[in-house]
Amino acid sequence: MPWIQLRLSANEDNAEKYSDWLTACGSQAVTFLDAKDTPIYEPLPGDEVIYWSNTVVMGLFEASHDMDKVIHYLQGIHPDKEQMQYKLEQLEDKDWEREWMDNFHPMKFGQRLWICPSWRDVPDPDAVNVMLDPGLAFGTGTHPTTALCLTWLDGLDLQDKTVVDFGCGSGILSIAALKLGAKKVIAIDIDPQALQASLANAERNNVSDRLELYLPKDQPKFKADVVVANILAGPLRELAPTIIEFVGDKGLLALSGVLEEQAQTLQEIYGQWCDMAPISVQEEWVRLNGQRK
Ligand SMILES: C[S@@+](CC[C@H](N)C(=O)[O-])C[C@H]1O[C@@H](n2cnc3c(N)ncnc32)[C@H](O)[C@@H]1O
Repeated sequence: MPWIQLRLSANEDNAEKYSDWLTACGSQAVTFLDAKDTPIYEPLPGDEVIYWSNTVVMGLFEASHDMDKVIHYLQGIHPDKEQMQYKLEQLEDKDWEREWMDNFHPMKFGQRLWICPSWRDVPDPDAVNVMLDPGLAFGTGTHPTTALCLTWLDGLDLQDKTVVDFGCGSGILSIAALKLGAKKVIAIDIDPQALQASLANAERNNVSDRLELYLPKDQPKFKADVVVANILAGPLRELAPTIIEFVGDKGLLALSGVLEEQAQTLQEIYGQWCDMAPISVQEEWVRLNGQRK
């Protein structure tokens, strides 16, 4: 499948923020090209030459993504619209495939949980280890929105609980829940590649017999003890009645993918059905938690 890569000129101070913007615009993966490593952008054959004085943040989008809308949005929030240096280019899978692999290392979340790239050794064999290869799907644990959910799951007693993972991506949260003791997880994603990656990761972790995967159009009616949804604020708002239908009586809910300034509105929406707890913050991102009334 062809992809579109957007390169955005940044510096050490704003690169993380630009990365979050690209994620918020629907980028499937964001990587950095450090000016210290590559001081001048290497043009592709036939490209006009653009010299990057600093870090470049690169977002990967599906070829069908509306890039005019993305550029318009970025220019709207960029501190100096005229100075925003960017470049769009079409890529084939092979051009970026596995580019991030070298930078993905085992990471610990909470007290017990490790996310380990499937091609590396586990640092602690006695811990709860999720062996992961996200492929093209979102979810390695490196993003704060995922990290907030992993830490939350680690802090729960999931023994024999049922879980719904809405927007499962690589399956990282589903598999973490299963390895932490959940008896069954229902995972839903609009992206068929995410469902494929989730299944492959579940098999890699020997938990596929307890994982059910669905596209939204096929999702079953189900009441879970725990529901986690790491999608962006827009879908969380629009899909609130759907997501809440999955939360059983006194069930627990975590919503992630939300920027701090978006939290209040979502607290009010989900507060109709849940007792909402104070938000948890990591960088600019927050996790909302509630318990079904
Ligand atoms: C930010 S990623 C989260 C992936 C993973 N759960 C994690 O925590 O890292 C959001 C995922 O939600 C999916 N998604 C977006 N909108 C959706 C919708 N309306 N219904 C179901 N899944 C959706 C995307 O395809 C993507 O895989």
